[in-house]
Amino acid sequence: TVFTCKDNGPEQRLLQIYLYLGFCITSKDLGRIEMSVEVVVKNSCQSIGEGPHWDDRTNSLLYVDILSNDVHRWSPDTGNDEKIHLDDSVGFVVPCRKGGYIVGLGRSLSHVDWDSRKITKLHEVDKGTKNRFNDGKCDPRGRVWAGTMGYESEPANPERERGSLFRLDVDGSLHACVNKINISNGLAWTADNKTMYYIDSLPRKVYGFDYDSETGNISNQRVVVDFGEGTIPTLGYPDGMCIDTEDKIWVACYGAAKIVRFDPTTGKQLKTVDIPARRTTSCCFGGKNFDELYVTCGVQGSTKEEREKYPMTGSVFRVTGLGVRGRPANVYEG
Ligand SMILES: O=C(O)[C@H](O)[C@@H](O)[C@H](O)[C@H](O)CO
Ligand SMILES: [Zn+2]
Repeated sequence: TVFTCKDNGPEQRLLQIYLYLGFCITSKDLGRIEMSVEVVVKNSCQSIGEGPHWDDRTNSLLYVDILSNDVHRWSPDTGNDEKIHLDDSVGFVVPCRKGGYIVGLGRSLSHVDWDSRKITKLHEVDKGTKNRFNDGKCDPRGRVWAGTMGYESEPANPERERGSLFRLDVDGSLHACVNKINISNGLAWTADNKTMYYIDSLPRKVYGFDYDSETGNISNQRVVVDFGEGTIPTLGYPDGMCIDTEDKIWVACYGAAKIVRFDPTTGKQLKTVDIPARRTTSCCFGGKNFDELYVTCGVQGSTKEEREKYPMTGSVFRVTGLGVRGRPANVYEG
């Protein structure tokens, strides 16, 4: 029996609890409750919507519009989408436990205070290059992992192998961990804190590393998901990603208008969610139960025809009814 609910409202919640208790069904059946994709912030990004982070302390969604130099904060309670405009590209934003945010600002890692807009530069990397920070996220021990990329004349066409993946420790020290990166993108860690997944978009692969949560050291790089050469039209480029409580990864397929759930232990595709925007860039779980998937997308490089076909390009989407959930996102503990 497939249960269809119009929206993600209280009746669906009630139904889910009722079904769970009344019919002892498994979470897999819950996943058969009809999935829905909706726009929550319409056309808010003019360049590259990216880096969604659900801030459960304020019940709001943070995300960036990279080349517009904007950081956004959307509240489902008020519907307001506030933004602050900075003086350089913003690759990612993560909250600090002590207050404020860490941003990848051009080639710097900086702290920003939302209300005063005060910027404190912590580190500058790749000096003398036209690189910029791209995606970044906090690991289970509150370190910031963030990567750079070479100058990009058009999306998915940067100067090759100019980027690196950096780790900002809670003591404030910065460490280069992986180099010769093309487009540093998605990051995720397994529930047992033993594995880190990481995407460099151009080789079109998701890599796995052994991850030592005590030291932050990574080793044993291997390919866990390969988008392959021939499937560019169907899967595009792996971009941002998140991980659910079953340790399956959800990868934004840039250029392919979809988010795909993979089992990183087998490399197999498990589920596809079509998004009405070609350049899906990243995704994160959020909402009060972390069972909503928020999806960002890019506009940069789109043609007039593309924008006519996908008029919601540049919006933020919410997917519900997936039958799985994520874990609260980590914040910087330094
Ligand atoms: O969104 C990003 O990660 C980059 O900033 C884009 O410009 C990429 O080129 C594109 O998304 C393909 O990965
Ligand atoms: Zn990205």
